[in-house]
Amino acid sequence: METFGARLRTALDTRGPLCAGIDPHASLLAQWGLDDDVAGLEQFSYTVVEALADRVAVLKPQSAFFERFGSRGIAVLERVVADARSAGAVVIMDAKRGDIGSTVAAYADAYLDPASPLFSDALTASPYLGFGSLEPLYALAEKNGAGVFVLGLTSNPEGAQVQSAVGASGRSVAEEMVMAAAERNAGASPMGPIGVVVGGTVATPDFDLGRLNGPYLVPGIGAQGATAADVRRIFGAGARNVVPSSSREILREGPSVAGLRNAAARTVEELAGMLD
Ligand SMILES: O=C(O)c1cc(=O)[nH]c(=O)n1[C@@H]1O[C@H](COP(=O)(O)O)[C@@H](O)[C@H]1O
Repeated sequence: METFGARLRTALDTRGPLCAGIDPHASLLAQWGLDDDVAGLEQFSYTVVEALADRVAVLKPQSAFFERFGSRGIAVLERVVADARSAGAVVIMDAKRGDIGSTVAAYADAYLDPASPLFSDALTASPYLGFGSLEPLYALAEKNGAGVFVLGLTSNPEGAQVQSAVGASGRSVAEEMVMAAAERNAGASPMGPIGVVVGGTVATPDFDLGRLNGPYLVPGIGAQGATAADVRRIFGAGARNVVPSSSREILREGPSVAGLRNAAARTVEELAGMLD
């Protein structure tokens, strides 16, 4: 079985360093001339998959925008995940799940068990009930060649209140998360399955990001103001295993398939130039 780390590495090497988010905001549906209903959601999401799934390394559907429409929205999400994966994209389900371990086991079944209709290559998760509370996600991801991205330093300004708090160890909460993930990834090649989210908008961390041996998901490129230069500022020029992510800035270029493709290609070019 190919590991998540191997699959992601190949996707980044062959398609370039970009994750495109699929965030069907009501305002974007309106901008695309679509109604804010399930038919609009379908049209929007399938167009993004058609435009990008065969060329962008990673697609990241934001579950909330599908949950908004109840079970019919989830049905659209299921098809988005399946179609994107069969076109060769690595799919990160952005649902930021987190709970006590016994409940997290059910989230693991929902997203990281190949028998589930929502099975994805990876899932975003919140470790703020404790890194260890997500253990069932790590275990099932490892078993099934999938991955987990835990929140480290999120792109929103409120995140620092929790994530930059310094504990008894003298380390910030975010550093503890990176260390805990690094421990799980130790020895894996080309990288382990436990990734960390570090927004492109954050102040340069004062701890070593280089020890993770896993992927970093870097949202905030474009609409939230982060640039390719920020990715370089935070991770350094030679950084590998960095997955910069942009949603609205690319999605605004729809509904034209060519517009979406051009926006993604432009973004990849900028990012690849900065990471070389
Ligand atoms: O996990 C994420 O992707 C994420 C983490 C984070 O720290 N900040 C963040 O904006 N995101 C997600 O990235 C998407 C926003 O992308 P933009 O539309 O490019 O700003 C949303 O789906 C957010 O939930």
